[in-house]
Amino acid sequence: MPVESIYFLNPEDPFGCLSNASRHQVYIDGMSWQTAEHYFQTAKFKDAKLRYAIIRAETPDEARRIAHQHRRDQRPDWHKIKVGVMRKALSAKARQNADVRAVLLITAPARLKQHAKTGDFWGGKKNMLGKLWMQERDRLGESGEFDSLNRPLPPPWEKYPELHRASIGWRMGYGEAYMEEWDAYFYGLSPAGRSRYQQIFTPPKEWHGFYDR
Ligand SMILES: Nc1c(N[C@@H]2O[C@H](COP(=O)(O)O)[C@@H](O)[C@H]2O)[nH]c(=O)[nH]c1=O
Repeated sequence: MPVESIYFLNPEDPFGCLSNASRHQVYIDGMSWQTAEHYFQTAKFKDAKLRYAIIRAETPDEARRIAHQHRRDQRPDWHKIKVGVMRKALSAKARQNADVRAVLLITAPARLKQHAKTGDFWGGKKNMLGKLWMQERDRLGESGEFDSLNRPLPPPWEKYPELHRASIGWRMGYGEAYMEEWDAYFYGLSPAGRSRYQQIFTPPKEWHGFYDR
């Protein structure tokens, strides 16, 4: 089964909560930040006044704009520390916001990609933001539902393609045993997990309607 890719960029898109500009507060280094973007852009500078202006920026785009305007005053080691800063931002965001965490976990096992219009570092070829999110997803999902979705039990048509849907084999022998195991797995997932599973494993024509039985 090819692994699909999920793209994110704008906060209002599906999976938009993976964007740093989404309206989720993060609490890091003893204070609350309006968005992950506010935290990330502020971390570029040591100057207190400039940091304050970015912290107070009305929108994440405004925070980014101010930071870009002062690019020349960035701390000299910024490029060495920026990945660590971003990792900290994403981790706090997912751990402190249940909705973000739920969305992140149900993306498994898809590859996450930032659909950047500009720049090849956070998005594009390097896709560092997507990679950091996948690492965070792995850390959060070491147990529980993520694991079930990361190593999903294949649907019956993938497990035993030799048995057609109406086959008696599903009512006796190995087909029956597998169907029971599969039911227990599938109905043990949360509603969000089940809908994710159905997206990953769309039934072939012969098995159309299988999930609605
Ligand atoms: N490339 C890209 C975005 N990249 C975002 O900009 C932030 C870091 O970039 P920088 O300020 O250059 O260090 C970070 O949150 C990254 O996800 N955002 C967008 O709206 N559109 C784009 O095309």
